[in-house]
Amino acid sequence: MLQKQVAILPVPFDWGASRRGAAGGPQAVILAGLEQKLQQLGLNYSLHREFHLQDPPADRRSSKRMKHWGRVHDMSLAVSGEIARLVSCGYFPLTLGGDHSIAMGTIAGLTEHKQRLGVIWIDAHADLNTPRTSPSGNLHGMSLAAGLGHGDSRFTRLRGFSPKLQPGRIVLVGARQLDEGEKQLIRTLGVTCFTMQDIDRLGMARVMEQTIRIASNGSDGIHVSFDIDCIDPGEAPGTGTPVRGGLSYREAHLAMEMLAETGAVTSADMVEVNPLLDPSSGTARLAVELIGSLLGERIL
Ligand SMILES: NC(=[NH2+])NCCC[C@H](N)C(=O)O
Ligand SMILES: [Mn+2]
Ligand SMILES: [Mn+2]
Repeated sequence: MLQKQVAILPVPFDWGASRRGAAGGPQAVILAGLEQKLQQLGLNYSLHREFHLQDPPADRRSSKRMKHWGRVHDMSLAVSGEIARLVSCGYFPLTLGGDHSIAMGTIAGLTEHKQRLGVIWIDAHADLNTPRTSPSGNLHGMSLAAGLGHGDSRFTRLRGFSPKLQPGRIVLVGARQLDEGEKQLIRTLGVTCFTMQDIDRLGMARVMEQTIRIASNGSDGIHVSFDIDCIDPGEAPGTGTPVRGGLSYREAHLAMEMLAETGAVTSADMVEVNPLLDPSSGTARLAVELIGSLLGERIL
C-alpha cells in the first residue's frame, strides 16, 4: 500500500496539441470520481486546486515547427516548479493533464530530485519527435525526447540541466504509431519499446515484468506517464489522437496492477483525456479506474 500522501495536480492545458479540449481533462477526471476512488482506497491525498496556470498563458510566441512554444514553455516552468516542491515535501505527485506536453514539466520537476528516474511511457505514440522530425509541430509529440535531451534547448534545458533521463531506464509500452524520426531515435538511443505487436506476442504480463525490471534497474524512483490513447479507441474514444489496435480494458488494468505491486512507483501523469470528445464521460471514468489500480486497488 502506498505510504506517501498523493498530491493531485490538475494542469488544464492543451496548447501542446492541435485539438483543443484536453484542458478540460483534470476537471472531467475529478468529476468522474477521482477523490471518491482515493477515499475508498483509504489513501491520504490533497487536491492542489490553488495551483494556477496563467489563463491564457502570457507568452504567445509560436512557430511552425513548435506550435505555441511560448505557452508550453510558461506551463512547463510552472509545472516543474510545483512538482519539484511536491517531491521535496515527500508527496507522490499525480498530475492530471492536459495534453502530454505537461510531462515536460513533470519530468523536469521530478528529476531535479531524482537523477536516476525510471520512466514508463504508456502511449500509442512515442512522443520522441524533435522540432526537426515532427510532422505536426505539436509539442505533446516531443515531451519524452525533451527529457532525454533531444529538441529545442528551451525545453531540454528546463530548470537548467540536460539530459534529465537516461535511455536505459526508459520503457515505452503500447506504441503503434511512430514517426520516422522517432523510430531512429529509439534505435540510436537504445530506448526499450514494447509495441502492440510485442504485447500480442508475449502477453501483457511478460511485457510488464520486463518493463518493470528495466525501469527500476538502479533507479531512484519510477514515473508512470499514462496517455489514455494507449487504450483501444473502442474503449477510450475521448482523446485527441486516437489510434486503432490499442490495449484492451484488462491489459491496461493488468499493467497498472502490476506496477502497484512493485511498490516502486513514485509519481504518475494521466493525460490526454478530452471531455469534448467524451460526451458520456466513459473515458474519464476509465481514467479514474486505472488510477485506482495504479494506486493499489485489487480485485481480491
Ligand atoms: N501525446 C500525444 N498524443 N502525442 C501524439 C503525437 C502524434 C505525432 N507523433 C506528432 O508528433 O504529432
Ligand atoms: Mn503521448
Ligand atoms: Mn498518445
